[in-house]
Amino acid sequence: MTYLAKILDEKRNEVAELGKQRPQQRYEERKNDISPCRDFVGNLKRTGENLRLIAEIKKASPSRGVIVHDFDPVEMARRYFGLGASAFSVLTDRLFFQGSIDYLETVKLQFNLPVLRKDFIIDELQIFESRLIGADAILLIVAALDASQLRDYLQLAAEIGLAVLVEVHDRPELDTAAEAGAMIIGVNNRNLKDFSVSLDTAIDLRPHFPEGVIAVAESGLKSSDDILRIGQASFDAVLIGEGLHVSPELHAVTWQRP
Ligand SMILES: O=C(O)c1ccccc1NCC(=O)[C@H](O)[C@H](O)COP(=O)(O)O
Repeated sequence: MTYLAKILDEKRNEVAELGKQRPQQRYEERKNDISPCRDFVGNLKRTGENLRLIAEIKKASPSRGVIVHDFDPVEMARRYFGLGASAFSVLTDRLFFQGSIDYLETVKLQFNLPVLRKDFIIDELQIFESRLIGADAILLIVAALDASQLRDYLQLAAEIGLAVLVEVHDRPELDTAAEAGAMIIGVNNRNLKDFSVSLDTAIDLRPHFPEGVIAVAESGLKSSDDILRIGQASFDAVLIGEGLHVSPELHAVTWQRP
């Protein structure tokens, strides 16, 4: 069983619990009072030499265990805001990443940047919940969904105002994302079977992106040379978690600010 399959198994239990909280009904009752989402798409489009930064608020991960022992999401977000981030990615999965919905809500309140909910979405109930907790964008992982779910969830997200980062690992997944009409596609450089990381995954796929789609490189970026390679490959943005915490080199990179 792959690690992704293990996570998705647990998500099915969580979705069963979530159903009892009736997120769709709560959304319908409150939809006229909820603020519009911040512009995730607009903040990611690269218009100059420098890349856009999606800074991930990440405490722990399956591949690394606990990364940040004195974790304070607001302090972390403050540092990344100061570096010039264009958006935050906040992990909300509790079991595998020690994330929390509370972290997302707090970061959204304290900083005027769009926030991506980083979780494993396998059901529309999680999409309604994402809108209710203040996410401006969600992640949809092609490897976790079938093609019709991907299309339906993209449509639902658009209907309720959420942007979507569609994550792929290889050429067939990229084609699935493109056919489903994804506007933002992220290549995850981390192989979710053995956790190995290679920037070549993103660089090799970039020429196959459809015209006009916002291109994001995710995972494993640790040095200024990594950023240079991704920038030269014409990505719009990078999504970085661990590297921002452990690598001072990344603090000297100039990002395109929103
Ligand atoms: O990070 C992991 O170990 C991981 C394991 C299994 C599924 C997903 C995983 N990561 C999710 C992510 O997408 C990363 O947190 C994100 O791309 C940032 O990665 P990094 O910059 O390498 O911390």
